[in-house]
Amino acid sequence: MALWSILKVRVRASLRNFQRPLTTIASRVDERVRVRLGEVVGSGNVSSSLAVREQHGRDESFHACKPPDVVVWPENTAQVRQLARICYDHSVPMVPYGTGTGIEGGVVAEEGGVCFDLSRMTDIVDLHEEDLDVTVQPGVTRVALNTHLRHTGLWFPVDPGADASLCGMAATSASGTHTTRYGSMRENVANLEVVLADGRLLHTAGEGRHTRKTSAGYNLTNLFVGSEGTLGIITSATLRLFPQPEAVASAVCPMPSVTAAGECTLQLLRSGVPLARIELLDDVMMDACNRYKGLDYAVQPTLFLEFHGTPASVQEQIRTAEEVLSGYGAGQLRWALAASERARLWEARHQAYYAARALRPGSVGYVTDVCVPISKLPEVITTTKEDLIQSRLTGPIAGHVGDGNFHCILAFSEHGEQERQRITEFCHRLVTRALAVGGTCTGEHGVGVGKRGYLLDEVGETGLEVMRQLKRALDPKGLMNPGKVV
Ligand SMILES: Cc1cc2c(cc1C)N(C[C@H](O)[C@H](O)[C@H](O)COP(=O)(O)OP(=O)(O)OC[C@H]1O[C@@H](n3cnc4c(N)ncnc43)[C@H](O)[C@@H]1O)c1[nH]c(=O)[nH]c(=O)c1N2
Ligand SMILES: CC(C)C(=O)C(=O)O
Ligand SMILES: [Mn+2]
Repeated sequence: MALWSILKVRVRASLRNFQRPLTTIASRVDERVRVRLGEVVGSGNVSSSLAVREQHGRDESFHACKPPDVVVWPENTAQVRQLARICYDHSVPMVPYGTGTGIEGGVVAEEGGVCFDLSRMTDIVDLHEEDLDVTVQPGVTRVALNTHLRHTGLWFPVDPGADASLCGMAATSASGTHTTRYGSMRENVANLEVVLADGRLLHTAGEGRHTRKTSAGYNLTNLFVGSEGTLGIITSATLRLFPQPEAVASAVCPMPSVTAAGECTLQLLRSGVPLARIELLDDVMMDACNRYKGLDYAVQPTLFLEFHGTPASVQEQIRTAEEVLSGYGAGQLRWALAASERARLWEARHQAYYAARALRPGSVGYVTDVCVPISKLPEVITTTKEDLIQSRLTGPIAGHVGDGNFHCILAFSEHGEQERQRITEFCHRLVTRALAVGGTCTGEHGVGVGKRGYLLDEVGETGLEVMRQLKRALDPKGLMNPGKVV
């Protein structure tokens, strides 16, 4: 059987395995429900216009748009609770929406229903500077929070390329270029306020609690981190903050090959240098970024590095890093020390997705997201690069290599069926390769609709069944973002 057919059979089988919860979902939001929703939020905060629904039925990925029946913009938690209760009573699906920058089709309304656009809940509720934490509503984005914090000497380091909502980032368990040093959303969320499917309000670590650690019972916070809107609607998140580093130095370092870059990364991590950032862009991605941003970096596999600390400790980190880099054939480091230069450098890295797509104007992007144990990174990234060449695919690579996580960004035309098939087969081989060495199909983008077929292989039958039991316990009618994750 051709790989394509095997894939289709596997995905179908995995979907069949999903046991529908107790009640059948209502396929449409009828007029009665629409009126009740409008009574809660007011007529300016509800829309059934096709343009608005289409805008909310897709994210930044290639996954096909499926619009919700209605979009609502609640302005506070009490409204979210009332809206959820109406949906629950009428068995209508609910899809939470942050900023729509997701990459795995998480906001696609698979079964229609009501999209909860949370962008009008923009309060930074509680800033505890002395405790290094803050509580934000779901419309607050990472850039908005850091702008607010600028004069406090604190910052929040998790930085996906997009200016995503912080609660959306919690919902997808997002990470970014600082994760090697500061952790991902998993490590940096201390508490969540969640509206459950039936309108009940849950504080995952207890109301008003914001400790650095807790042993009090099951870790409900981390159950909701990465739940992708399938267990409830996050209406606030309490996040850990960090002191802004006194000294910062960034550098761009050309490497002879992706293999050398991967091996060098491992050695840098083992050397104990507390790298704040270490990212790899391969030659194709460097070329794409140069073109997209008008830059003139060498078209070679390149490590982007950053060091944080006191001026003296940064100097020491740089000395050790330079010794390690020279052992792997690194070229001349190009330093960015001024804040504006550093911002330009990291902006280019954060825009890699759009730079890759710009190689083929009018294309859509298929992004892979495997993450492997760091010792396996050089081998997996090398084999993947060879596979891309053999498959005649252009798939620039951008990797959060300090975490063993990398992306191939495959820009393709929505009309090229054969190319799409080659891409699907390539992605399948890549995930299989990652799983075989103890890795995961998704390091940070989530399962959404794109990775559902791999969850069984990754977590096993018991793992998947326990996830489904949890889902049924919290969402017995199967109304929360149906068709995603499990
Ligand atoms: C250019 C670029 C670059 C990157 C990325 C995107 C783009 C366009 N991303 C992906 C994306 O930014 C990331 O997944 C965000 O966490 C998504 O946040 P949104 O607010 O946009 O969620 P969005 O609205 O897209 O929703 C995503 C999922 O979360 C759910 N959700 C959203 N808000 C919720 C809430 N309040 N309560 C419950 N569920 C909610 C949705 O239902 C959906 O399932 C990424 N990611 C990453 O981890 N690392 C990276 O490096 C990058 N880089
Ligand atoms: C490819 C995008 C989505 C990303 O995650 C990144 O640039 O790290
Ligand atoms: Mn990424």
